[in-house]
Amino acid sequence: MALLEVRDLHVSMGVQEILHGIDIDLGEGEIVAMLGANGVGKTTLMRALSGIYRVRSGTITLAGEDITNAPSHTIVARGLCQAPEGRQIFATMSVRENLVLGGGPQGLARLDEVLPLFPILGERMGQAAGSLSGGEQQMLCIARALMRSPRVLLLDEPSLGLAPKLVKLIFDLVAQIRQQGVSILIVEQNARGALRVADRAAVMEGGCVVLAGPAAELASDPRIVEAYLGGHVAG
Ligand SMILES: Nc1ncnc2c1ncn2[C@@H]1O[C@H](COP(=O)(O)OP(=O)(O)OP(=O)(O)O)[C@@H](O)[C@H]1O
Repeated sequence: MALLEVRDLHVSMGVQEILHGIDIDLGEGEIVAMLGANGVGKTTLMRALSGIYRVRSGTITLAGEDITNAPSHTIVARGLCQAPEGRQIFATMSVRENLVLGGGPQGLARLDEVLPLFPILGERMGQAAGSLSGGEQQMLCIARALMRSPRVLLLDEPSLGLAPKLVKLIFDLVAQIRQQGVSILIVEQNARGALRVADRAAVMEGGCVVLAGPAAELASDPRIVEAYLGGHVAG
């Protein structure tokens, strides 16, 4: 059994169904990427997994426990944490306050374990989070999610709006986080970056998974190369 199993997930907003039966398996220590253009339902999927959006039917199982439609705080306590799209950091609070808040009951105790991955944040602990650069804010968002020692980390478009150098840094960081034993489900429009670090990937279109397989295979699949990699096979 995979660490995170999603089966036939349907999510609706009012009368409109947004996700039409999504299946995902995320194994222990794996990185799985969900790729897709704007509006295909990537953020809706992340929010449903985190208990923010209600699941109409289907199941989400984490380490053998059914977490479908559980309250978000319960899902976090079970070990699934999200770095949301748009970062959602507390702009007027300091970097330290953002991290300690993210740590919940573990508070300060986790700082020494999380900060070595983010040396730049260590230098900016007293600075208002809103005054960080875009890349630093994204790091803070990811670091805050790690403060709860998740088994599964959900990353919603972590590379969005960042310069190429920072995009590489963020994907390198994703690989490092996995090395620490965290399993990662990442949704991305940046297929090249995501396929570089992922073990397996799936392509979403119109609320469905239309293609799935090992990341290396998808990176050389002509349909992916044409639609998502600008006509060049990922290097
Ligand atoms: N709260 C909501 N109420 C109504 N419709 C919604 C809501 N949230 C999402 N949707 C709709 O669901 C569809 C999928 O949106 P979603 O944000 O999940 O896509 P996405 O793949 O994450 O796109 P992007 O990359 O632009 O963030 C869109 O048509 C969107 O308008």
